[in-house]
Parts: sequence; structure tokens; C-alpha cells
Amino acid sequence: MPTQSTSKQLWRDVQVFDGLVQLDEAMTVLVEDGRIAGLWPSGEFNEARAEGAACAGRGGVLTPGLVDCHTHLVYAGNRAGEFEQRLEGVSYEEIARAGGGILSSVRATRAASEDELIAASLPRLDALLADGVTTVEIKSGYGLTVADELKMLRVARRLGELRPVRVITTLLGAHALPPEYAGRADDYVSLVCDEMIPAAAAEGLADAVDVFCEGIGFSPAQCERIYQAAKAHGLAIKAHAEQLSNLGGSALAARYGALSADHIEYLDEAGVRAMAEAGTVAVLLPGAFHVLRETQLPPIELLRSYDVPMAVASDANPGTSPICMPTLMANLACTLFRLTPREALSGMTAQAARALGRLDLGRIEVGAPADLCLWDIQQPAELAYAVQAGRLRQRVFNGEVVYAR
Ligand SMILES: N=CN[C@@H](CCC(=O)O)C(=O)O
Ligand SMILES: [Zn+2]
Repeated sequence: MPTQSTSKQLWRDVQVFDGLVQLDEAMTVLVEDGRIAGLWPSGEFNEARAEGAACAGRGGVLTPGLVDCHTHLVYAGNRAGEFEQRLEGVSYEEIARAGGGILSSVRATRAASEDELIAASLPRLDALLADGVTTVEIKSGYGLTVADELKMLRVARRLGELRPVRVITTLLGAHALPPEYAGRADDYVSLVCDEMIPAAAAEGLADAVDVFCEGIGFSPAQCERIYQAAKAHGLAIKAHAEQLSNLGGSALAARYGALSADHIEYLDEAGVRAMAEAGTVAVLLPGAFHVLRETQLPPIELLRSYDVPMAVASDANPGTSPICMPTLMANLACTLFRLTPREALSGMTAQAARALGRLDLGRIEVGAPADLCLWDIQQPAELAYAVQAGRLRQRVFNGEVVYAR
């Protein structure tokens, strides 16, 4: 049940993971007018500063609200049949080249109205919120016409009006080549550059532009054209890169100042170096790795040694990661990629916010928006250790307790 916030609220005696590290002592956190206004070890708590504050919670673990920085939450239909095909040995690429995969979701999404897409997407969004998400990035990419891509982005924006969550939108017009452009990929890229990006920018529907740089997606040269158009319209850049092969897409994205390069299982050292130099975040997507039963691990040790920030996201989508549970992603990031629980939790808070260019989010620090989760656990690492729904006691969005039990 949402409860109305007073302007001053206190969380007392909580274990705090601040988005980067776990603080040593039990803390007391003051929230005022939607922002974090004070943070003290409970023994040194400033009573005078917090005068008049209501106690909103006591005990448990307080983390920043989770930031899911890579999702394809808006789509119609499902691809359970392809899941079965893959279990029988047909590869993701083979399904894509036969006109299934992304194009199967494109057919269903083109046929759906905005209201139908809202109805299909809300349960997925609600699942993310129930697992602690306060900011979610949502990509287009199942429309592949100007009208259908804008339709998806409008639905994404509307989802953010229907629920207490920050929605960041990304135009992924270059997700796959639509059948009407078969054999004319460069013409389709022109459509993305000359019509889709300008229209999305003019209507304020996109915060960033993404591409699928891959053999079954778009070539580095085509992605470069898209980055130039995105930059010309003041939009941030992201990339699906090095997921199935190494085309140098991450290094290219980094050269254009990309916020993030995502998947990156096949990333090499030159790519890691380019990302480090540009401050491009490595977004790890263990759900897709798991569902596709991949074996090529992302170069975690290299990323660590070059100090490349690592984020972790659900990649919630109908094909490679039909999973709407960010805390499961923390678990998979540890078990499959050998991240530490601290890295995984940073990856879903501070580093995920960085991957969206939102350095103000994903931290518990004075002045930050009070997007918080209070969990019924003893220590932050439990979020990555156990896979269990129902541990969220409160979700706080902009200082307001929007979920409590
Ligand atoms: N790799 C490309 N895009 C999505 C999958 C999209 C789909 O299969 O529908 C991803 O992030 O894994
Ligand atoms: Zn994706």
C-alpha cells in the first residue's frame, strides 16, 4: 500500500549499502523533500537536524533503489516456441536468419496498439518494481518503422506515468533489418539516421540511441553513421556489442563517447582499453548468457584491471532474457561471471546509473534523490546470494514510500 510521505522521514538503525560499499556501522538516514538530507552512524545521529521527522522504518538493509539499465520491456507476444527450438539445438543466429527471433517480436509488436502494449508490458514492469527497481531503461527495437518505433517509445514513457518509477528511453531502431528492407541495409540505416532519430529527438521520446553491432545486426560502419546522427541530435549513445562475435563495436562506441557497451562477451583487450579511456560502462547481461547457454565469458579480469565500471542489468526481453528479476541477475553475475556480491550490487545501483548518464542516481549520499529499498535481510550480500522474492519491505521513490508491507 502506498503511504503518503511527510516532508521529513527517518530510517533508523539500518545497514547501508550506499551504491558502492557497505557502510560499517548501523546508520540513520534522514530524507527531506524527496532527497537524502542526512546520513549518520546511529550513535552520532543529529537529533536537532531531524526534529519533526517521522520514523519510516527501522532495521534491515537499506540500498539505493535498483537501476535496471538495459531492458526491452515493451513488446507483444512471446517466443516460448523458439526457446524449445534452441533446446533442441537450433542456434539463436539460425532462428534469426530464418526470419524468427527479433523479427518474430517485430511482427507481434507492429500489430499491437499502444494500449495493448501497455497491458502486455505492465506486469513485467510490476515484476521489476516488486524486486526493488526505481529506475528502468526501456528500449524500442521491435517496431523498425518510424511510426512503430515512436509507438514503442511513447508506451515506455506512459509506463513511467502509470507507475512510480523513472523511465529512461532508448531508441534501438538498428536492432534488426526489417523484411521490407531485405538486401538494402544501408537504406534502412538512412531511415534510422534521417527520419527515426530526428523524429524521436523532436518529440522528446528518446534519451539515447542504441545499435545491435553484430553479424545478424549492423556493421560497425553502419553503426558509426547512426552514432553521428545521434550526436547531431544531442542524444547519448549505447551499443549491443561483442555479444556473439568480436566486430570492435565496443571500441567504436567508446570512440563516440558511448555511455555503455552491453553484453561484451567477445570483447578483447583493445576494446577494454578504449572503454577505459572513454569512461564507457561495461553492462553485463548474465540473463542472456544463461538463457542462450553461452560459454564465452566476458573479460571480467581485464575490465577490473583497466578500472572499467561494470553494471549488471536484466536485459528483460522476449528472446534472450525473458526474466524480470534483477536480484536474480545479481546472483547470476556472481555465479556465472564471478563478480563479487559487492560488484554485482554496485552494478545494479551506482554503476547502472552511470550507464544511463545519471550520476545523481544509484547512491545513498546527501543531496541524492531518495530512491531507496529497505530489505528484510541481515547483510547486502544476501541479495546476490539467495534467489527469493518477497524480501523487499519498502520501496521509496523520490522520498515517498510507494510500496510497503
Ligand atoms: N542482442 C540483441 N538484442 C536483445 C535480444 C533481442 C531479442 O532476441 O528479442 C538482447 O539484448 O539480447
Ligand atoms: Zn538488449
